[in-house]
Amino acid sequence: MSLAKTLTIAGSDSGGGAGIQADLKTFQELHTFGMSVITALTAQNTLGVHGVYPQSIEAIEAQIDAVLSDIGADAVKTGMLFSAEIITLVSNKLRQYEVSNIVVDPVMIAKGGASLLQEEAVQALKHELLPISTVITPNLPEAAKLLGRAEMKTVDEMKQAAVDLHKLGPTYVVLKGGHLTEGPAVDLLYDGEEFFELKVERIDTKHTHGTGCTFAAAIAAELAKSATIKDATETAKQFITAAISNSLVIGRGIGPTNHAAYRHLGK
Ligand SMILES: Nc1ncnc2c1ncn2[C@@H]1O[C@H](COP(=O)(O)OP(=O)(O)O)[C@@H](O)[C@H]1O
Ligand SMILES: Cc1ncc(COP(=O)(O)O)c(N)n1
Repeated sequence: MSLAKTLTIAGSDSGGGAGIQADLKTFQELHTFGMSVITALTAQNTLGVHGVYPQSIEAIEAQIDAVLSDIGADAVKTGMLFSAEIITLVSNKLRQYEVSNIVVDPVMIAKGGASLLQEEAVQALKHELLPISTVITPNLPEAAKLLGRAEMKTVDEMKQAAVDLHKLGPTYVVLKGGHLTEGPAVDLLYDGEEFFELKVERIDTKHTHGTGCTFAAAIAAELAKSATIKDATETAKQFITAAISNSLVIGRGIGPTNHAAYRHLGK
């Protein structure tokens, strides 16, 4: 039997709700073979990020070479990349191994406010990684930072931002609207010509730790299985909605989502 192969290049969340751990759980639930390259360790729980320990360039390079020179990947998802140096390495390696489905979640700040990307690394993200990505999945604060403008507040402003993000080079933009302050949770898929809205009623919960990681990992898993971008984002939206609807009351802060919930929909 063979499974589609998925690789996450991201930070480790010791609390298990975001980062590498969220990605691997999602890859598994969506019936792919998940692999990981750890860029940084975080000492993290539902109350916040208590420490960030980036890995050496040598350690990251060795992990990427080990996985891609032997096993290969049908899709790669990137999450917390932390520094410009790591972004340059990852971009060069993705080019070297001619990875075809690259999902870039431009992680910048954890929900509790801790910085997961150094300020000076934003330019490297923009100029080195976004141009080679298949799909980018910024949330509203990340989109505002990438475009150097104020955060968008309406779906119309999101559409304009998606057009401008597309000019930075990705084949597709998925702009996540989880941070909109009112109305449904709307994400926009833009393919350079048309917009597609992914819309669900906003779920009333504070337990959304790892939603962005999980959503992007689900898109990567579906692309690895050869889904179209439209089908991949629709499945990912169903996956994250089920995970948030059944989110876990674990710890004393912002709890994680439930990666096993989608399975109970009979999928
Ligand atoms: N309260 C909510 N109800 C329903 N969907 C949500 C809610 N919060 C976030 N989402 C969805 O979860 C995914 C991640 O979004 P978002 O929270 O914007 O990203 P991030 O975790 O990167 O900040 C998106 O599909 C978004 O629409
Ligand atoms: C290691 C790591 N990577 C990413 C996030 C962002 O989490 P979210 O998906 O909630 O924005 C995080 N908190 N920790």
